[in-house]
Amino acid sequence: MRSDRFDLIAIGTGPSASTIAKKIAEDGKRVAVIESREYGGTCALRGCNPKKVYTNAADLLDRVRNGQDKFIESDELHANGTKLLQFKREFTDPVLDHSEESFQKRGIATFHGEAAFIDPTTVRVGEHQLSGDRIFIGVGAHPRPLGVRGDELVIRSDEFLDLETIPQRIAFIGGGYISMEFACVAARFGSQVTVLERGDRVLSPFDPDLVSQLVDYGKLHGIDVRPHAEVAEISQRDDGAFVVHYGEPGRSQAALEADLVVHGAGRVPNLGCLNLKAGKVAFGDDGIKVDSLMRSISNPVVYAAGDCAETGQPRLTPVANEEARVVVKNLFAEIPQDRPDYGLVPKVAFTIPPIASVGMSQRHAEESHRVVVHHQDTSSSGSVRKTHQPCGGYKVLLDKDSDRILGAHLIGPAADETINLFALAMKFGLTAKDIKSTLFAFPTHASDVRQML
Ligand SMILES: Cc1cc2nc3c(=O)[nH]c(=O)nc-3n(C[C@H](O)[C@H](O)[C@H](O)COP(=O)(O)OP(=O)(O)OC[C@H]3O[C@@H](n4cnc5c(N)ncnc54)[C@H](O)[C@@H]3O)c2cc1C
Ligand SMILES: NC(=O)c1ccc[n+]([C@@H]2O[C@H](COP(=O)([O-])OP(=O)(O)OC[C@H]3O[C@@H](n4cnc5c(N)ncnc54)[C@H](O)[C@@H]3O)[C@@H](O)[C@H]2O)c1
Repeated sequence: MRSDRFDLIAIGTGPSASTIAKKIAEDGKRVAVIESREYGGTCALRGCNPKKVYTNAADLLDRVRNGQDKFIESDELHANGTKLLQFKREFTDPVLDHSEESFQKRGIATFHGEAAFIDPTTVRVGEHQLSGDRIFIGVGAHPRPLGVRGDELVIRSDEFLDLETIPQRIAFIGGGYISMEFACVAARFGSQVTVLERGDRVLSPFDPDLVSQLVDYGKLHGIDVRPHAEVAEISQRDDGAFVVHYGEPGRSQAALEADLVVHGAGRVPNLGCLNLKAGKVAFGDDGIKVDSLMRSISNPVVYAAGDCAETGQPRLTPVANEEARVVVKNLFAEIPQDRPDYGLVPKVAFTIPPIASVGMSQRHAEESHRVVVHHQDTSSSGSVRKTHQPCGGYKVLLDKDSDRILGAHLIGPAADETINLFALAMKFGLTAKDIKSTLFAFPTHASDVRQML
């Protein structure tokens, strides 16, 4: 066993750990990084960025197909999954090739393997025993075990993003971000898609009326969404087809045949191998227990952030980045005092079309404020139809007393971009009148915001 000592040991190389390791090394500290898989983390290699290559491609197919009715005169339009996979690798291969080097260039020592605590200031990785004045845990999350028979037959999002061809019949377990984004992709590649959601609706973080529009638009493209469908078992027949048994718990079960079954049933923190008890690091099912400074509540040498920390925030990259900013400030401060400023975290599901949300839901707003609701289905409006994607809508919630925005919910072309204007306006307390008095370039989706208020 070889031993070494560092000012900081960072576990993981996702957005949280890599920012922290690099910034702390820039301050002249001795830093080590440990990664159990490829260097680069989920967002860059298996999450946000490669996923967006797929959803952009599906968006393009959707618009071109809709344009075929109008002005595009080619009858033959084939999407090639193998070529799309190659295109995705144009974005992930450079991360695989250069990520570790980017740490080493900054003088950071890099290690491969699963880190596990030996005691409160020491971790082991392979044959190395590393002690740290500080230890940062940014190990992310993995798909929640389904706990049903046949769990091992289900592929995870990592494997979906590595498929050479997209099979004909696909069942998605769960109706959250991953299933709904991938369902939209698979359907535009010609698959028949079924989404099995145990709750009463899919995409629960988003406005129910706008989600209904998305589900209706998806239905036209071969996406069958089944609520009250908890998956109870997956089996495989001799001919290779899978059978998914589902239904409301305690009621009779239905069965669905599929060529592929994909996990989209939520993710849980990657804490299994860390031996946190030996490190005196308190944790629960939702992650490592941290205080408002992002420091372990039980071991003051340890900090955690991102998907593996229990903060009550959505598990998203901007959240991990904000927490990393705070950890950088606090790690070696004489009196750590920085706290994350999450503000209002905008959320986007990159479905076709995208759906987005920031601030309060209608129900939440109406419980606490006098609310003016501006709600419209804009699918037949000019600015939506011109994009060849006739599905759009908004619901904006205004406080009757202050004229400020309490919540904004959008679906349609560019909803993923436009939501950021609302986030900015809400963060700085702009009133509907302020926004309406601003000139926006026309015709743009941003200029539609004035009509939403
Ligand atoms: C398919 C998919 C799509 C997504 N799309 C979006 C999106 O569009 N927008 C968005 O904001 N968020 C998205 N997310 C979520 C986003 O990827 C995460 O919130 C973000 O990556 C969290 O960063 P992190 O630093 O906490 O951990 P991660 O990026 O998960 O990195 C953790 C790293 O730690 C490593 N590790 C784990 N255990 C150990 C160990 N014991 N020892 C050493 N290393 C270890 C892992 O291999 C991994 O590389 C998506 C996630 C998925 C799965
Ligand atoms: N665009 C984005 O920002 C984006 C995209 C992908 C992933 N993510 C992140 O990754 C996380 C994980 O994504 P996800 O889609 O796996 O989870 P999710 O939490 O978004 O959705 C999981 C869904 O699965 C359902 N479910 C759970 N068990 C089930 C079962 N046995 N049968 C049927 N339904 C079941 C749940 O009711 C829920 O609706 C997200 O919460 C988010 O933090 C974000």
